[in-house]
Amino acid sequence: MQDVENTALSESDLSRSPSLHRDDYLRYGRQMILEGFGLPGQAGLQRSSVVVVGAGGLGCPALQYLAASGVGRIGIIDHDMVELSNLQRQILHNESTVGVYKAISAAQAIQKLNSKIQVDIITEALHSSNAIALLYPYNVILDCTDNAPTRYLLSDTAVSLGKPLVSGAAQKFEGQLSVYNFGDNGPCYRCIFPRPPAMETVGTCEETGVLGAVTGVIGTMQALETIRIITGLHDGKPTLLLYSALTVPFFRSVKLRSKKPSCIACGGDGVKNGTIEETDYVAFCGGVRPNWEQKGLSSGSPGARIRVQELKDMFESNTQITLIDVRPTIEFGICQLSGSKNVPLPQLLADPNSHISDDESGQVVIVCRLGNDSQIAADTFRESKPNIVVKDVIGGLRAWSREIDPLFPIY
Ligand SMILES: Nc1ncnc2c1ncn2[C@@H]1O[C@H](COP(=O)(O)OP(=O)(O)OP(=O)(O)O)[C@@H](O)[C@H]1O
Ligand SMILES: [Zn+2]
Repeated sequence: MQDVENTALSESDLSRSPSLHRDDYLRYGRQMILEGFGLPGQAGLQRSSVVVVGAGGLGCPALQYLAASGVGRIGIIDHDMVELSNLQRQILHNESTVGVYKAISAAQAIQKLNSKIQVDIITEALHSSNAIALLYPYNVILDCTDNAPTRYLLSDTAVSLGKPLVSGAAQKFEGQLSVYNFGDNGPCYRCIFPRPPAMETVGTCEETGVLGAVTGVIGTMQALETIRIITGLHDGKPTLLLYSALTVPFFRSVKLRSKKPSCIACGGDGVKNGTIEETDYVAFCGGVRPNWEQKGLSSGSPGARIRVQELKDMFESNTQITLIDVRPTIEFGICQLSGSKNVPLPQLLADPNSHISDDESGQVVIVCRLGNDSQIAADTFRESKPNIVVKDVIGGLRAWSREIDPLFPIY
């Protein structure tokens, strides 16, 4: 990665005499003729640098519009690789880049769209010890990630570096958008959300689902806010935009208050680089480990959990089991293991006793999609029926499909 001066865009940057190539007038002419944009706007974009953290559902559309609009330098940070289940919304990736780092796949796509711009590829996860160094070279930071620890880390780093943070989120049919640490006394993410959300109220797209076009709407708006900031078209009024694809009017916006003097990040003396490095953002967020920290970890009490191979062995040896699938009914209808019965988790938690009898002669095995809800269900059963052997399946049906039956149609 190239090391450049830390430059927040200033008035003089925008008014410096522009040096566009002849072709650029043709290429960007449709936006250059806009009132308030003009040649200075285009030259400002060309001189600016932007970093997109997360090249997933939000990052892809954001990157696409930033590259097309002529932002001179774009950094892409993502440690993850493209999977088939990403293609429904992560529109810069394609079938031939499954298995490739998302940062590389996205960079290839945007360089095809605009070969004139500089693209920096960073295939490592952003964490507290590298955030300052990785984000330092850029004028604007885009949060296109999907987990609370990274959101707080990005906000603190943006405050520490004095850069605007364009933050997006999308889940199910809904999305949110806000610009933090910008404008006259604009708040940071911590000013608005001083405490992380309760663990049980958050989930990734993998857990809750998301309509691809919803991430398209929010990611595109993140690009738009970034372009407004760079070109001086942003009024700097702190706002939280709420989008719901199923409710008219689709957009609502809430005026945000200014920076909080008591905020531990942007109030008082503010956050220090050293503080960021020492902070355990995952612990602060109640241990909601992002996917990249979960990989390879095993959880649950020893012996209480079984691997998919053990479940297969049970099937083959005709061991007597009661197999309970705790996914929502709509998901059970998509696919299920033969012989399993569906008891959605909320129903089970509401009344665990009515779903297994006291004289259950065999073992009870709980399964879900990824192996998280099944742990909760198994613990609940153990409490209510301590005499019955209850196990749950590590990695759930996803692991069954990956390790035992590749034809099992997991989503
Ligand atoms: N700390 C981080 N550093 C770099 N990239 C991150 C970090 N946290 C999250 N991301 C990336 O942000 C992106 C979020 O996008 P999105 O939720 O659409 O993708 P996903 O995690 O692949 O989806 P799914 O939840 O369906 O598996 C992911 O590509 C993820 O790797
Ligand atoms: Zn703050």
